[in-house]
Amino acid sequence: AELRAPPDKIAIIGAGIGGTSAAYYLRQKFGKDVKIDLFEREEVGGRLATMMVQGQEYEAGGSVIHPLNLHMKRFVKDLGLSTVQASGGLLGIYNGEALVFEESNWFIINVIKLVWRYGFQSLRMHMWVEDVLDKFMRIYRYQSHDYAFSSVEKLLHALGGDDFLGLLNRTLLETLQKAGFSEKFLNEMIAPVMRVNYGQSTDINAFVGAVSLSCSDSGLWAVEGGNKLVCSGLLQASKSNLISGSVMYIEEKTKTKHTGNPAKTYEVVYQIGTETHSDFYDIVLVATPLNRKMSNITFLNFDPPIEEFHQYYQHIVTTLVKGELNTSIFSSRPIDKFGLSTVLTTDNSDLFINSIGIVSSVREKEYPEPSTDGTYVWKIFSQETLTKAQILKLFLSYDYAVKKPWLAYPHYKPPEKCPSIILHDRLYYLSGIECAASAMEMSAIAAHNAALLAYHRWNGHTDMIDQDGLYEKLKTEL
Ligand SMILES: Cc1cc2nc3c(=O)[nH]c(=O)nc-3n(C[C@H](O)[C@H](O)[C@H](O)COP(=O)(O)OP(=O)(O)OC[C@H]3O[C@@H](n4cnc5c(N)ncnc54)[C@H](O)[C@@H]3O)c2cc1C
Ligand SMILES: CC(C)=CCC/C(C)=C/CC/C(C)=C/CSC[C@H](N)C(=O)O
Repeated sequence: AELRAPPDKIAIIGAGIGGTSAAYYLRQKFGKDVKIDLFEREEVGGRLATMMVQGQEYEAGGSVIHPLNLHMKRFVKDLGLSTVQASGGLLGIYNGEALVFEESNWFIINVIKLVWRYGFQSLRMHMWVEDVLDKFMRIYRYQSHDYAFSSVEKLLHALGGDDFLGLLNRTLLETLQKAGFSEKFLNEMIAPVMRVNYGQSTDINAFVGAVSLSCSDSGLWAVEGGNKLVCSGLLQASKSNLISGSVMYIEEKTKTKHTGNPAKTYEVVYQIGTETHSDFYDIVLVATPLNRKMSNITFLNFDPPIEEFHQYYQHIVTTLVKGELNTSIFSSRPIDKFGLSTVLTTDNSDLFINSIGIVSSVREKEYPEPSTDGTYVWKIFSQETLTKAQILKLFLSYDYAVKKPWLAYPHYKPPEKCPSIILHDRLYYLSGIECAASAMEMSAIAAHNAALLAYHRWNGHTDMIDQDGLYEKLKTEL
């Protein structure tokens, strides 16, 4: 197909994994001559960030990556980064009174324990997740053939049809109840996984529920040195220009180009310190959740107007504590026989934590060694900031505690209506994909899709957008 001259300038707002991977894919599609400006008002990495505990860095936000997250895998390979194993140790589930499940070192014992308590529900749950994941993997084939989608709903429909889209409109609870899972299994096995991963209950949509349950698969990994290294690596590899400023508003304007012809462009107005600056762009990608608390970007003079976004994001606090766990809270066993490295909790409003687990620093290849005094670094997720009294309840003693509050991921409340990807002619929104599920890979998928969409729309390749029957069409192609 014929190609138009590439755009002069593209702006991306947000240098998290979404924005930096968008820069990488836009560079691949539009070539070396387009100028790409990447705006970031805080740190490159966004929700991929580390916290320091006594000179060592630990993941504070996005920490684990699934073995089938192929974009993240590819980035790490292309950027020459290394990986570390991100899971290990034994898991227990606490209901506020006792541990209702405790993992053993022996695989066969775990199988017997699970079958004894829940029958074959654990196996059936894995099969359900695998089925969703199998369909989800189709996105990689579509994107490798350069196909793009103009909405999150169309993208999901292309992966698994109406059934798949239906996952967005039902709660995980309804979906699994309908599939015959028992209350006991849902409360003791499924709810704790939703609490540790999304800080929410089984009332979240069934798609994000399946994504969350996929974290129980083996082979989870992370980037050695910190997952945020992927963002700085992509920024560099894309040869984009980082502007450390806060975007305040975007306005559509008509400007005379160097050819003498008037053309519609976007003016991006941003602040660096107390100074206000502005610049004009042919294409703009917004790679940050659009709501007042998180990005506070106004769209001026658009016709039709761009509506305000009201997606409510879940408040979660990550606390890292280096200390000796008070295991007697969870179990009557002597401390040296406790053996668990992660405790998840059931949905019990009396509990002030969602989960607690031992973590490795971003440079440790293996499961952490205890320090000479027997203490570990523990990561705690809670809805609210922990008080000193609460930390003292959890630990017999502690050397150090540090916390980071997040507006972490959407508060899921199906039926989900996902925001548009195309906000205006050449203005694209990536973070709407989080209404389906928030994860690093989801942002990378949205970024690849937005780059392809921007490219095809720029060149008028409508045959590469929202194609029906892609799965059948590409089935036989290598
Ligand atoms: C505690 C926690 C644990 C998580 N665990 C996992 C996990 O284990 N695995 C996983 O896959 N995912 C996990 N996630 C989710 C994952 O981190 C996110 O889905 C992903 O990082 C989102 O990336 P993003 O680039 O889309 O958005 P962000 O990382 O939020 O990037 C947006 C960027 O835009 C910037 N910005 C905002 N407004 C403006 C403005 N006006 N001007 C300029 N810049 C602006 C922000 O500062 C930010 O850096 C977790 C998230 C949290 C919070
Ligand atoms: C997108 C697909 C198919 C899979 C991604 C699975 C995945 C890694 C989801 C992340 C879920 C999430 C938000 C986890 C947060 S907590 C992670 C970890 N347990 C921790 O302790 O930090």
